[in-house]
Amino acid sequence: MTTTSTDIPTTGGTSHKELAAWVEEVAALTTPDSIVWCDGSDEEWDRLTQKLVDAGTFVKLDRKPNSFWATSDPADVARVEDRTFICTKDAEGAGPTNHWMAPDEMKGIMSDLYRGCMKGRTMYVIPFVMGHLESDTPMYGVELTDSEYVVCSMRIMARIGSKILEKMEETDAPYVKCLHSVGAPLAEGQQDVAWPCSETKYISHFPEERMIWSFGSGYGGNALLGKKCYALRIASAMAHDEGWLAEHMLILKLTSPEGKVHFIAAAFPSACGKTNLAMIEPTIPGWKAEMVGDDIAWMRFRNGKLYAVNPENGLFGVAPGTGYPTNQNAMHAIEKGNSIFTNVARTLDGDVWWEGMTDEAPDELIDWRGDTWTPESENKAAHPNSRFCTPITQCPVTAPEFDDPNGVPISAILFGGRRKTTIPLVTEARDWNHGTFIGSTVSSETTAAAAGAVGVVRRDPMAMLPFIGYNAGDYLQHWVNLGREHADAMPKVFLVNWFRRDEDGGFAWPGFGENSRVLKWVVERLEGTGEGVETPIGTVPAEGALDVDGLDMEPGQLEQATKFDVEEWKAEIPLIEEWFAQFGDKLPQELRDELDGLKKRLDA
Ligand SMILES: Nc1nc2c(ncn2[C@@H]2O[C@H](COP(=O)(O)OP(=O)(O)OP(=O)(O)O)[C@@H](O)[C@H]2O)c(=O)[nH]1
Ligand SMILES: O=C([O-])CC(=O)C(=O)O
Ligand SMILES: [Mn+2]
Repeated sequence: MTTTSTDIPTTGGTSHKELAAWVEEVAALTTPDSIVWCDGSDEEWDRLTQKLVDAGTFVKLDRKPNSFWATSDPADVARVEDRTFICTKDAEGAGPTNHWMAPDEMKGIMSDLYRGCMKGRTMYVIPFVMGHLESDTPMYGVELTDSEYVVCSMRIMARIGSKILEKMEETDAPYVKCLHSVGAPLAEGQQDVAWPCSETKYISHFPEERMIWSFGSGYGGNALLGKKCYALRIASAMAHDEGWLAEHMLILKLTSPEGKVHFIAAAFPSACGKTNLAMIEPTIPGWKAEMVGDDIAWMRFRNGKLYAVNPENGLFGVAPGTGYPTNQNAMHAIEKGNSIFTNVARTLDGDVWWEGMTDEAPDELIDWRGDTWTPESENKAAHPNSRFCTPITQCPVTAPEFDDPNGVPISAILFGGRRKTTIPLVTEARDWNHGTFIGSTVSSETTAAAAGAVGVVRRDPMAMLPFIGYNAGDYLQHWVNLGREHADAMPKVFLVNWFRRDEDGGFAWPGFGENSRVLKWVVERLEGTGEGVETPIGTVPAEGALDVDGLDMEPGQLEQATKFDVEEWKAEIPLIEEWFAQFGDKLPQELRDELDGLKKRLDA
């Protein structure tokens, strides 16, 4: 144990001078009782998980090895988009889709909040890298946090610890500064609560400085700053400056019965099926699917192709709806343990349960609020945004390429959302600009992944609406420009919708493993063998081109899932126009032209 010039007892330290100075500066402001530099070791995990058990934050699960159950404050259960800010010098930098505040003003407000906010707590220094340490461009970050829950979760979600710090020290490497506090200082002798947080929340990004300040929440994307804050909001701004893409996409490896391999990326909004598709168990014979990533793709050009890496090291998956029939691979991953479960229900014998895990609920549970729950209870046992946090390498279908620092060449991009109507099962874009148009107009019914109303249709460009760290008009232009500069490298683009409803309100398409039938058609289109018909919105599978062998569907269901309806699409046009209007001069001319083209084709 050493002490810094701030006289705070400290375990560990660094020769990286700029980092040492930043840590001291934050400690002087937040006044923690002690500072711990995280080494990422098993010993550290054991010590911190035990501390969380002692504090009542974690309950150790008897039925899952090395795994823990946590329930959050009921007011801290999801990303808080209305408290999320992009702090660029001028408002135009944040654009029409983000909340903006001037950097100095935000720093003033938050410095006041941070002053003394870690009193009674330990400040942890977490050196981490997003993507691989052996990458040509290692993408470092350091998170300072006063939450042991965050340290343990970051250890699963990212590559953290001494090895990272040593590599950073070699070159005094630049890194993204990630400051996090739950915002709940403890007075002398004050008893802590199981889930400390604050009513006041700010999730602030300073893209020009590559910096993140988060205050008041301990949950998910609000607090595990490597994920949405860095790997999407800050990285998207970096990618814009440097000519690459940071996207909200899963990465899937598909092997056909002939042994041909294709890598596919897919962008769906939060809680719209990325993790499930990434772990798909194909129902059609001979096809193999493996996961490279389930949430985020960083894509760079090399050798004339677009290569994608998954910057993460863990899964932060939506629990409800995950079960052996729908996603056995996720179930096998969590069986291996080493996981944190948040806001799911706990069984009396020390296991976890959530809606959709089994057809029949156990007779008695402890629900996510900590209350006794029975099948007669009116409330859900698990919160709709409850999550499992699990090492990605535990998933039986993680592809060996997950470990390739340079990633995998992408040959198709899928966009999708949750739409009861209008959007057919699968449509192929005409070309890159049309694909960008399709991405820019993705629409989806809102989910429990973010605080606020659920089930409201909103536009969610490239499934990035809450994650674009700069002006969304510039972001769309970036997509168009890359297509122009790297025309031959660009993947084919498709639009999918697993969520269309039938007349009875049920899902028209069975989804999950059956989505492999759509993937098969996509691959056939890549290889030039799949048959399609042109429609005003793009190419859809020709009659009989979608493999539905052995698929047990009610009469009319397939037609309902796949149909293109001119009238439904005409009704979309004013919504797209309204959506585009906010971008003003920033709307790329190419997308204006695409909209005009679509209108003409619909009217023809
Ligand atoms: N009907 C239907 N539901 C699906 C399908 N795929 C996923 N779901 C359900 O949609 C919900 C969210 O799925 P996930 O795969 O966790 O979504 P995600 O995009 O990874 O969500 P985030 O991790 O929040 O970004 C779960 O309840 C799934 O069971 C599908 O093909 N059909
Ligand atoms: O960031 C989170 O809290 C969880 C997540 O993956 C999402 O909302 O897309
Ligand atoms: Mn997911």
